[in-house]
Amino acid sequence: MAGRAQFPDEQSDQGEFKRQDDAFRQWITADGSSGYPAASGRYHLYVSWACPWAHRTIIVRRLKKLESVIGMTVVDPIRDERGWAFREGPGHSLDSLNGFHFLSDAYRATDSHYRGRVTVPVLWDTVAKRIVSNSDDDLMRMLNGAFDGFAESRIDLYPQRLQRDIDDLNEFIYENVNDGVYRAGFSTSQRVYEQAVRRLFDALDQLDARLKTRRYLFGETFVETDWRLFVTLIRFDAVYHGHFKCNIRRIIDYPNLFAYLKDLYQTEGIADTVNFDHIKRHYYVTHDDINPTRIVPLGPIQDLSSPHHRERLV
Ligand SMILES: N[C@@H](CCC(=O)N[C@@H](CS)C(=O)NCC(=O)O)C(=O)O
Repeated sequence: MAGRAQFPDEQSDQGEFKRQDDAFRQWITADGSSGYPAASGRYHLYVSWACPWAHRTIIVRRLKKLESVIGMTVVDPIRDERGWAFREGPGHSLDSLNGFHFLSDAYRATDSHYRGRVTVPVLWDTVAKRIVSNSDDDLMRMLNGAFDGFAESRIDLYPQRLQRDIDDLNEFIYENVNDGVYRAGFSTSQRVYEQAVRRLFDALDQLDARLKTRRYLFGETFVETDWRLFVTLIRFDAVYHGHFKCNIRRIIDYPNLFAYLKDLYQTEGIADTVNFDHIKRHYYVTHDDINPTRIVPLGPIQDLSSPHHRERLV
C-alpha cells in the first residue's frame, strides 16, 4: 500500500514522485534579441542555500565572478505552508529589492493565475518587473554564456566541443542521481523506493569508476556537469543518506567520488556557497511527512578540507 505523499499533485498512482515542469523560461541574451538583454544590475537571483537546484546557479554566479553584476537574496531555509519566505536570520534576509514577504509574491507578480509549486531558484528582472526564469538548467547556461561582457572570469562551463556529451551525461546524472535521491525519498511505495535506490547506486558506482582516471567528468577541466553532480554529492551524507533513505553506501565510502567531491569543494569560492546549517535544517524540518519530529541530526563528521590528491589526474 502506498503511504502519504510529500507533494500529492506530483505523485503517480504507483507511488512515484514526478517533478512539475518549470513555468517561466524566458531567455537572457548578450545581444538582447530575446527581449532580455544581459546587463549589470538589472537581474536578481532569489535562492535558497539549501536547495540543490538553486545551489547550481549560485555556483555559476560565483565561478563567473558575477556577484557585482547579478544581485542575490537568500530565503529562510524553513519553509512552512506559506512557502519560501524572506526573513532576517543567519545566512538569510528580508527582500530589500522588492520588499516581498514570500517568494510567491514574485510568482504572483509574474502570473496572477500561477497555481504550481513556488520554487527556487528564480531570476527576477528589475526592469520588466517579472520572473525571467525559474529553470535552473536554463539559468546555468544563461549565467555562463550571456554575461561574458560583464563577467570577470572567462571560464566556460559549456564548451562547444563537449556540448553533446555534456547533455547526455547531464541527463544520466539527472535521472539517476539528482532526481534519483528525490524519487527514493519522496516515494510512497516500497517497490518504487527500491528501484530508485538501486538505480542511484548503480549510477554512483559508474561515476566512481569514471573518476578513477580523470580529474573531472570530462578530463582536466570542470564543466557544468561536474557542478550539477556536486550539488547532490555535497548533500548526500548529511541528508540523502538518512532523510531520503539512500543508505547503501555513503559518498565517503567511494574512494574516487569522495576525493572528487573534496576537489570540487576546495575550488576557489565554492566552500562559501555550501551552508550545511541551511541544508540540514531545510530538509529535516520542512518535509513533515518524512520527518514529523523535525529533529535535525548532529552528524555526520566529514572532513572536506583534507588533501584530495587529484591534481595528478588529467
Ligand atoms: N526548477 C527546478 C526545481 C526547483 C525545486 O524543486 N526547488 C525546490 C527546493 S530544492 C523548491 O523550491 N520547492 C518548493 C516546494 O516544494 O514548495 C528544476 O529545474 O528542477
